[in-house]
Amino acid sequence: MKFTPPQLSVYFIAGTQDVSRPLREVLVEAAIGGITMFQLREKGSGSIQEEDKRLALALELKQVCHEYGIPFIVNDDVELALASGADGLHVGQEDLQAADARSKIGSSLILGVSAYTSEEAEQAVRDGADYIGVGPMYATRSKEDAKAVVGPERIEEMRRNGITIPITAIGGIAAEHVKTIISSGAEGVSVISAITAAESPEKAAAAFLAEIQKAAM
Ligand SMILES: Cc1ncsc1CCOP(=O)(O)O
Ligand SMILES: C=C1C=NC(C)=NC1=N
Ligand SMILES: [Mg+2]
Repeated sequence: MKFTPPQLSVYFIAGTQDVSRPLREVLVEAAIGGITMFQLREKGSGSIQEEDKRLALALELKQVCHEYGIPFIVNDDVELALASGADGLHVGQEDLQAADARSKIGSSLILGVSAYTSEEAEQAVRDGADYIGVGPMYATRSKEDAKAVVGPERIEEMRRNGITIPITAIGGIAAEHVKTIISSGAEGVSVISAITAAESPEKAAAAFLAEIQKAAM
């Protein structure tokens, strides 16, 4: 699936560790609500470690994504991305080097890279990233080793430094933050708990999409 920046608008990220019912159910509801991309991030305490179970989960969720016409991205695990036929891979600074990831997945898969500073952003561009994830924007409880909060100011700084690669903001984001984040220069927002912890993931996703559409006007 070809990468286009609008796919970054409402980027839902989750693993089984983030939900208390089948992740497939939550993903279907979020997709109905209007998410534009999904990342399977099966990581941290409570996540599935067995390779065969991870592959079965990835294949199940990829199928849902393709039923709703959205890209299916795998976090960190390049072997799982390739084995499951994912549309893309997202890597952090402490994971596989982005340049190595690009050479392993080839030119047609989407490559996302986490970038905390302008220097890391510039390196990600050189390494062939399609987009970068920047954060944490606000306090988050969904990533055990999150770095210090940088806020939307960090995105403004990257844009001031001439970084033009598509950016998704991440970390502690709620629907009411979208306007500020888009104004800072991001193409969209990445979200875990605002959707996984919502009474209705469908309504939560729809609220994010509505805020994105308002910010674009
Ligand atoms: C994966 C990741 N990277 C930076 S913060 C974060 C977690 C975001 O989760 P939430 O949207 O629940 O704060
Ligand atoms: C850490 C991350 C940062 N950004 C994105 C989009 N995904 C991640 N897993
Ligand atoms: Mg990572």
